[in-house]
Amino acid sequence: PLVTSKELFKQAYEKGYAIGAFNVNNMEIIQGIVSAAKEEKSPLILQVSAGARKYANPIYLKKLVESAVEDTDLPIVLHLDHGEDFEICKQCIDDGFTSVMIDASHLPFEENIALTKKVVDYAHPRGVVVEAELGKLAGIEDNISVDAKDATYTNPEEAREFVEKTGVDSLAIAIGTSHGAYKFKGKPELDFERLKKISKLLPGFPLVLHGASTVLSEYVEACNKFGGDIPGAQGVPEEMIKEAAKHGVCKVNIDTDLRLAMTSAIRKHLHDNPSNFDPRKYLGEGRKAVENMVKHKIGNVLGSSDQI
Ligand SMILES: O=C(COP(=O)(O)O)N(O)CCCCO
Ligand code: NA
Ligand SMILES: [Zn+2]
Repeated sequence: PLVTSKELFKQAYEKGYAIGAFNVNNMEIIQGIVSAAKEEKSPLILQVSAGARKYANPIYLKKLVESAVEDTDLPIVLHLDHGEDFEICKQCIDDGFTSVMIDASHLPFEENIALTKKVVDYAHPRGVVVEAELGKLAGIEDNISVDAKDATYTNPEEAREFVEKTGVDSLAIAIGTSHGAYKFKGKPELDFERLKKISKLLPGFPLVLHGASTVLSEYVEACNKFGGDIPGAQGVPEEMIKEAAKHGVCKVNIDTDLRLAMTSAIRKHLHDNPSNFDPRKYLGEGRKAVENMVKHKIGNVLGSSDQI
C-alpha cells in the first residue's frame, strides 16, 4: 500500500538502518527500483522532484507509482522531493502524496520555521508527513544549486529549536554532502561530530541525508569508456552512509547513482550493438542496471532488507 514514513522511520531508527529514497522520472526507473525493493523485502520511498514532474507529467508519475503498489503490495512512500513552496506541497498533498519536503533552507531561520510550520499545519490533518531542511548543501543538480560559499552546515541547537517550533516529522541536515556527481574536491569527508550532536539533541527523531550517492568508480569508468565525459566524479563512500545510519539518519536520498547506472548500461549497449534501434533493448538494459544498483544499496549499504 501507499504509506507515510512515520512507522518506517521509527523502526529504522530503532534498528539502526536507513531507508533509501530513490528519485523516479519514468517507467523503467520506477520498475527497476520497485523490483529491487520487492526482492530485498525492503520498505521503499519513491521520490518525485520538480524536475521529474516537469519531465514526466505528474499524472503519469502518480499512475506509475499506483501501478507499483498494485503490482507488488510493497509499503511504498510517495514523497515530494525539494518542494519549493507551500503551493507545490499543497498540490501534492491534495494529489495523494503520503510525504512532502518543503525545502526552505535558503530562507533565514525564522522564515524557514514559518513556512515549514505552514506546510505541517496543512499536511498533518490530512495524514501526510513533512520533511524540512536546515543548513544548505553545496553542489549543483537540476535547479538545486547553492554557491559553495553559502553552504553552511546544520547548527545542532538550531535543529532542535526548529523541530520543536515546526512539528516537522524529519529533517534534512547539511554535514558535507551535496547533490550531483562532483561532491568533493579532495578526500570525501562528512562532519560526523556534528551529526552526533544533532542526533543527541533530537533523540528518536529521523534525520535525512541528501546528496548521498556514492558515484561508484566502476560506473564513472563505464560511462567514460563508452563515450561519456565525467572525469573526477566522486561521491560519499558507502562506509560513511552506513555510519550515518547508526546516528539517526533514517532516509538516504539517491538519484545520481541511479542515473550513472542507467546511463552506463545504455551507453554500453549502444556501443556494443550498433545495429540495434529497438528502445526496449537499451531501456531494458538501463532498467536492469537500476535494479542491480538499488539491490546493492539496500542489501549492502542501507541495511533495510527483510524488514517487511
Ligand atoms: O539528495 C538528492 C540526491 O542526491 P545525489 O545527487 O547524491 O543522488 N536528491 O534530493 C535528489 C535531487 C533531485 C534533483 O536532482
Ligand atoms: Na526529500
Ligand atoms: Zn536533495
